[in-house]
Amino acid sequence: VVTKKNPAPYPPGPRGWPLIGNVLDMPRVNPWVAFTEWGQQYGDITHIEVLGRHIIVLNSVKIAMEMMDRKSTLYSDRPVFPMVGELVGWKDSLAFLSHGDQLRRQRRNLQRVIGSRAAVDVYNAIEEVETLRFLKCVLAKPDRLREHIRHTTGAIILRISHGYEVKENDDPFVDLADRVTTEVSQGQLGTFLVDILPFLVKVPAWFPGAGFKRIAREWRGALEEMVSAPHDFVKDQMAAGTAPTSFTSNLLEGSNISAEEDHTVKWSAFSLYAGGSDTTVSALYSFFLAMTLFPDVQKKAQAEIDAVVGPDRLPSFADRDYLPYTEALVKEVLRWSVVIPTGIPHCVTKDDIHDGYYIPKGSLVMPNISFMLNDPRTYANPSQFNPERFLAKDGKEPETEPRTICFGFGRRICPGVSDSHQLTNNILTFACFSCTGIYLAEASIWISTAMSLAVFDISKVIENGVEITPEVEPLPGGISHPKPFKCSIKPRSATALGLIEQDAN
Ligand code: HEM
Repeated sequence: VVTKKNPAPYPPGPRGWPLIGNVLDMPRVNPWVAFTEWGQQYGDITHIEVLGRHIIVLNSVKIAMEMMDRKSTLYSDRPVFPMVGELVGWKDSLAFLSHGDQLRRQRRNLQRVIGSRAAVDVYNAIEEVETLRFLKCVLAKPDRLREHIRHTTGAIILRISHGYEVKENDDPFVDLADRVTTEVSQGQLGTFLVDILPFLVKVPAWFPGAGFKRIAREWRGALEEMVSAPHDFVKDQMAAGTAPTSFTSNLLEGSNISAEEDHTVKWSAFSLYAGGSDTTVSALYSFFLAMTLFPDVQKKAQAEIDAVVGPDRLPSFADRDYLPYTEALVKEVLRWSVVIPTGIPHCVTKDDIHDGYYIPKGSLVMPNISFMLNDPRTYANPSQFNPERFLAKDGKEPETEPRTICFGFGRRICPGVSDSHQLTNNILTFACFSCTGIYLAEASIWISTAMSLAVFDISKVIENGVEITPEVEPLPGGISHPKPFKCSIKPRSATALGLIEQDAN
């Protein structure tokens, strides 16, 4: 038998067993913990093999950029996701698409809507109005913070994607989207055995152990509804001549839209929603957690906002360039509480040799973003919450911009950011982040941060005379959320109360 000899060694990693390889090493929950340990033990590029599939884990930003940004033509495909992609049906949404025409068309659609400052500026007014509504909801029911964050995030994206105005409470689309995005996050690659043993896809649903098929069927129903219902809503409104301008109505305008084009628009709009909602919710909830835990940081940001904005109005996007500490605070939230700890796996389209290691075609590449944002080589005292690290001071340069890391790499970088990241050296691109554009992914985080701090004091709750300190513990899932916590949120003053109670329109 002629065996093809590997042109170079695989990267190091935990030693597998005969026949089954590293099946038992593949972490099923919180994979970043094991990935970080591998990094410490074996180095920045590690390798495991699970039933013939090679998995490469990266624990260094530099290597992730050299591999996934610089060689993006090789490193930008997506693997097959047996559970959520195939069985549930996410394979048509942008984040799961393989190379091809659909991928190009959907990314182009998103780029048109959210990829430039001009495009995003159009949506700033929506974000400001919805965030004021958020302040009112928090004032009325502070103990339901998490729901308000979900509701507001949903309201902003649904207006952009489908021109849909959400209902004040229990909106059906927000609730559905919440369910669908939570489910996909719970189904991250590796959680279900079928991802590790893909032949199980063929097992009949009645077969013992095939419970994942029932779960997949339920999830699929909710997904189909979430993809189609808002799309049909826009089409009905367009037919009646009442559709407000939105991503979907813009793209559907004009006669004779082919069925294929209709499909692309429907799934691009869904991808916008699916990509932007749960992620933003996670970041905003983390912001409130950080403010509960770090009152000194909160006071500093409030002092800055008070000095620049004054007491008579709420901050707006126009103030952003004049609030460097608040900007640094948003960066620190994105670094400290990692939204997508191990990114979304990329798939390699051609054999490669990187840093002397063999990376075979078809390998999955997983950036351990969680470690990269906590790497002591990049960030001083990474466990400390310290926005000042992002401010130049006494001749010290700011530390690495976390947005060069937390939004992923190469051609699959989060389109909520900017495609220019992949075209140039991304350090340079991001140095201009705040001057060249405000992008959707963090515009709503910024405005919520600035407006909330302007009017609220966020602190620990006192129960029966005891101050409750929330635990910092992420819930499991591809998109990581802080474990639900209690905090006290009160208006800072009578003037602040007046600002919250002003008319939202
Ligand atoms: C704090 C907010 C966000 C974070 C941390 C985040 C992070 C990420 C990451 C790490 C990826 C994977 C990139 C890769 O494969 O290398 C990604 C992909 C994606 N994101 Fe975001 N994202 C955020 C907000 C958004 C928003 C607001 C939108 C939509 C407007 C969005 C839409 C998407 C989509 C559609 C993809 C898949 C792209 C593709 O596969 O080509 N995200 N995001």
